[in-house]
Amino acid sequence: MEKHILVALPLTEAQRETIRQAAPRFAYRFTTQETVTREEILWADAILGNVPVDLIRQNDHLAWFQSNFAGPDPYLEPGVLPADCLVTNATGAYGLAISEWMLGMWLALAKDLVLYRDRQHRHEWNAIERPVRSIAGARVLCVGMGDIGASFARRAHLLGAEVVGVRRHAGECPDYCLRVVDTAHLDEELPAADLVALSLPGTPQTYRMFDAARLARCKQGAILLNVGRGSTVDCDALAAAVQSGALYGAAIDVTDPEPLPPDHPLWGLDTVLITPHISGRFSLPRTLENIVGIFAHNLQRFAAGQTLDNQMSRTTRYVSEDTPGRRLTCE
Ligand SMILES: NC(=O)C1=CN([C@@H]2O[C@H](COP(=O)(O)OP(=O)(O)OC[C@H]3O[C@@H](n4cnc5c(N)ncnc54)[C@H](O)[C@@H]3O)[C@@H](O)[C@H]2O)C=CC1
Ligand SMILES: O=C(O)C(=O)[C@H](O)COP(=O)(O)O
Repeated sequence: MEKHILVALPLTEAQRETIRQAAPRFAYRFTTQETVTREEILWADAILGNVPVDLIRQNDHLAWFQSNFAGPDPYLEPGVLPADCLVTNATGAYGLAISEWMLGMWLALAKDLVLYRDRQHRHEWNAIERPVRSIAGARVLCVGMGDIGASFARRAHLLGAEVVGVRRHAGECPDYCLRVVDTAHLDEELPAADLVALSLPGTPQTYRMFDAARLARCKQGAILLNVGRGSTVDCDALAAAVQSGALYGAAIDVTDPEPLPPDHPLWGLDTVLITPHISGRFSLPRTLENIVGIFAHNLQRFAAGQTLDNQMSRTTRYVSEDTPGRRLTCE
């Protein structure tokens, strides 16, 4: 039976053709999130792309929503999509882009580049007289070991770091980790970590996982990275921990709330780097290519009546590593 497929992403003609070829019998409309209309959304049986929530909730026959996010949080809220609508996420698409952001931020902080940039602006030729941190030999704690966390863990290991992973359920230990533990062991691992790298989904279990008490368990002078969801870290407590020197600094791409309010103390701290939720953007063309790949793969399965990969549970709000058919990484 012919289905109506709406694609709301800025794709090249070649990418559109990849999608059409995945299910040639279906009818397609290609648009973008900025230009999509209510009529197009109501026409669709399946949608790729995060179209406006207030419009998608008006489509009561939607069979499948493929988000271009790994964390399509607003679409999982009750009443947004029909109860039987399949929801798939884009986990697997972001590892490369975001792990490179993480490496860049880690180096900028560990090597004091961020402080030298400030001195440069003041035309100051002045060395910072204290030992500089090394990546090699550093202990890295990757909290979240899915597509993004594992991608960063592999890169950190290649640079000589010792990597420990934390996952919801411990699972197997890959060869680039010393060990992988579950959340119950997080507090034991924190005091040894020079770098704490968070790539967690926003779920009830991860909400404020890094509050003042947990930040206080971090090693004196540690660096914290957050690329998952802002809700996992208490930003006020993070600012206090950096201000007091308990943590050396932090780099955050996600905050709670977003945008971070203009008067928030984190903005003014020398060793805090803030980017506006851009670490995974399509400005790295591979990210968009990966999303098209995930969608085309699933579209073929949709046409054949098969189970889709990367299917989200509306209760756990992420695709467990243990789910059969989960696409761990596009790298
Ligand atoms: N800053 C950005 O632009 C982006 C942010 N994200 C965010 O990053 C999150 C992670 O993305 P992926 O790595 O693709 O997802 P993923 O599903 O591959 O990995 C999630 C990891 O978090 C772990 N986890 C989940 N709940 C946990 C808990 N309670 N305790 C300990 N570990 C827990 C899982 O075991 C898994 O290892 C997404 O859910 C999304 O919210 C994703 C893409 C872009
Ligand atoms: O995938 C997710 O989850 C994200 O947070 C997005 O990748 C963020 O994407 P942009 O809004 O920066 O395009």
